[in-house]
Order: sequence, then C-alpha cells, then structure tokens
Amino acid sequence: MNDPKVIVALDFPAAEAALAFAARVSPQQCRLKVGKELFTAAGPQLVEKLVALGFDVFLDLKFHDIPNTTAQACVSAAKLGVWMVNVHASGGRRMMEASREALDKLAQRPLLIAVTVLTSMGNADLSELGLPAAEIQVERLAMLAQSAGVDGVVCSAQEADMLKRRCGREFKLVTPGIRPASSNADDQTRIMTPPAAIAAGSDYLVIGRPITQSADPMQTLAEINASILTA
Ligand SMILES: O=C(O)c1cc(=O)[nH]c(=O)n1[C@@H]1O[C@H](COP(=O)(O)O)[C@@H](O)[C@H]1O
Repeated sequence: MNDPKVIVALDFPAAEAALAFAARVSPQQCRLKVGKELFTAAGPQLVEKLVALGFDVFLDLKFHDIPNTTAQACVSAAKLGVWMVNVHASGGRRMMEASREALDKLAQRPLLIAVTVLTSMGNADLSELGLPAAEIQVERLAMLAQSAGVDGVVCSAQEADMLKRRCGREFKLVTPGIRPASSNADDQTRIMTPPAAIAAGSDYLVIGRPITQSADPMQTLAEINASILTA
C-alpha cells in the first residue's frame, strides 16, 4: 500500500510507547498522528524521530489563537518536517489565511487542515453552544476554510459525502470517529466504520483506540487495511 489511508492516533502518555508502536509498523501500512497528550509529554524531539523513521506525521495540535500566533505555530510545526498540521476553522478566515500565507513562504510545507466540528460533538452539544446541527455547521466551516485557502478539513465521515459534493474531490477530508463494527464508540458521537467512511469519500481515517488498545494492534490494523481495500 503506497498511499495508506489510516492515520494511527498515537495517544500515548510517553515517547517509549509511541516508539514501540512505530517499531512494529511500516510507513506503507499507516501514517502516524501525534496529538496533545503525546506532544505535551514527549515534545518536538519525538516528532522528529518519527519523521526520521520515514513516517508521514500528522501533528494534531489544533491551533486556535490570533492570526499571527497561529501562523507562527504552523511554521514551527512545519520545521519539524511533518506532513500535516491543523488549526480550528472556528478561529476564522483571517487566522486560516495567515497560516496558509506563512506556510507558503517555506520551501516545503505540510498540508494545512482545518477542524470543523469535533467528532465527539452531537447535535445536543452544539445546540447548547447556540450552534446549528452538525451537518450545517460543518458545511459552513468547511466552505469558509476552503475559501481561506486550506487544503482540507477534519470532519466526521457522516459529512464526507456532502463535503465532497460541495468542495470537490481535491479538498482533503480527514475523518476521526472511525469505529469498526465490533468496537466501542468511547467518547465519539458522529462515528462510521472504515469501509463506509471510504465509500462516503474520506481521504484519511484517523483511528486511535480501536487499534492502539486492541489485544493485537497489528492484526487490527491489517484487518482495517484489508477492509478498506475492497470498499
Ligand atoms: O483532529 C483530530 O485528529 C480529531 C478531530 C476530531 O474531530 N475528533 C477526533 O477524535 N480527533 C482526534 O482523533 C483521534 C481519535 O481517536 P480514537 O477515538 O481513539 O479513535 C484522537 O486523537 C482525537 O484527538
């Protein structure tokens, strides 16, 4: 597999566990995501080690701040050699445009992705925030993100079909909240199985606990990869 669709979320408390996982998989089988838990514990050195092992690394720090701070944080992330970085679309147009412009000045830049509505959020959670239903809010933020020049969005696979039609095939859809039929939802709300997500138009599936907490993580990853080859 030369273009792995699965991005494994390395939500571990320390570098050792993440490196032990990385030692058992190859960049042909999956990409790797470093998020807030692992980055806060292990820092940029761990990210650089994973990049040096040949993995495409998604640095998922979901930046959300004023335009200058967010843009410079994206530049710092890019300097680690990562493949993908993300910001919150709800930070607004000027924040996303500043991030894109700052990255464009680099010789090599990562994909810039905007988070729309977290996959843990359901319509009741959104209503409490005074926001419309997930599908409407995701569409609105994705259209804004696209017009601000980002490469794609994080959304749930439940919105993938709608967004591929609205934003076109080239606009990348990165979808967490992926659960094989046999897995628990955990704290995720807008979920979908791996083959259904690919069929709906997801470009990349972010999967953490169903793989990392499985009794046999390598077998689970192999089964998921096999299930989406035929999707
Ligand atoms: O940006 C993300 O990666 C992200 C966005 C989102 O809306 N929902 C979401 O779950 N994530 C991340 O995707 C991963 C999902 O992990 P699992 O629920 O264990 O599969 C976690 O590392 C989350 O931080």
